Amino acid sequence: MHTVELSPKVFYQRIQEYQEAQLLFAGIRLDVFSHLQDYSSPGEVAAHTGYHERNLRLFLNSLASIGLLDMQNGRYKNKPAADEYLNRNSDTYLGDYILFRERMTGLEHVEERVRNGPVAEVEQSNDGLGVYDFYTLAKLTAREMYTGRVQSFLKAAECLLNKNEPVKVLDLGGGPGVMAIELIKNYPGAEGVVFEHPEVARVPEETVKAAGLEGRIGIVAGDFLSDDIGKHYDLIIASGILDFAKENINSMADKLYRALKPSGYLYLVSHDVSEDFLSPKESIVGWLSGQLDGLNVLLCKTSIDSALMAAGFESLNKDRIAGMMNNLQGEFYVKGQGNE
Ligand SMILES: C[S@@+](CC[C@H](N)C(=O)[O-])C[C@H]1O[C@@H](n2cnc3c(N)ncnc32)[C@H](O)[C@@H]1O
Repeated sequence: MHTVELSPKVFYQRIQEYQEAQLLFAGIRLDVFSHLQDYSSPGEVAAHTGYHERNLRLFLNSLASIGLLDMQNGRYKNKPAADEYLNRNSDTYLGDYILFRERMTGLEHVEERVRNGPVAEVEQSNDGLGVYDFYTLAKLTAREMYTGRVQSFLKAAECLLNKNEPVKVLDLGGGPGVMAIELIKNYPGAEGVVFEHPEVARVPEETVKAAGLEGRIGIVAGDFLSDDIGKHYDLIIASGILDFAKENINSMADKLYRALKPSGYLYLVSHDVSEDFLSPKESIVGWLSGQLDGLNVLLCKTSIDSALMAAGFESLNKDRIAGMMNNLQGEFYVKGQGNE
């Protein structure tokens, strides 16, 4: 008989993870988490939702078995993370964002694309907005950004910017513009610009208006690759956007450099992709659908770094934001004096 040295368990584990993800999506769509803030029986939840009690019991039990719910005496309650992010009554509800993100990065076309190649129009235009619904993404990230991204950015910014001085900030491809909004709220003399694609700019217009900051934050609609992005900024936020510069990364880095004041800061959030394009797997898998569609997107971290260095940026001495680096998703660069 064949000697078994490798276990096939790893493949069964993938099936399990896939099915657990299906349960999570079903739980969000059925909105069961909004009914399980306190311990409730399947009968009570069925009375509120109209769902089939027997099958709801089986479903809730499976959610408890995968760690999303707690179960005591046949009654179910959200575990803390489920209560925080999957319960519609929570300020940090992310259910719609999670479902959108799954659709945006979904791989239902992977086999067809591998067999037949990219979509001709996408390959030709290489326009991210032709593939991704950045309008909806911007609407949904207005809330998602408050689940850690903005907080860590603000804490680090505190080490660099003086609250008593005027600060001019640009949130480039800022989506809902939440980073600029929160920074400007915290810095009395600050003002800024959220630059977004014309198809998306309506979103930051709404968020800036809702924050009552129309007098201090302007919205500029345009294409950051070809249009003027303004100048004399003290800080440019470039979060999740430089991958869209792709072959224009060098000219984009120059553009950022020129738009900053001397010693101004660039806050960069990239996908941190390794030179061999194998990690992080979340970025490799997450952008695969768009790439298979024909989009030329995703740059490795070293090519972004070299473009920034060539433009004249210096990586910020980490001591200046001591203690912040562990939680910070992005990193700061400072405009050197060299290339003026
Ligand atoms: C991945 S999202 C990041 C949004 C936001 N900065 C964040 O951190 O969540 C990329 C953003 O860049 C914008 N974008 C992409 N290409 C653009 C271009 N050529 N000109 C202007 N905006 C662009 C998109 O509309 C989208 O909002």
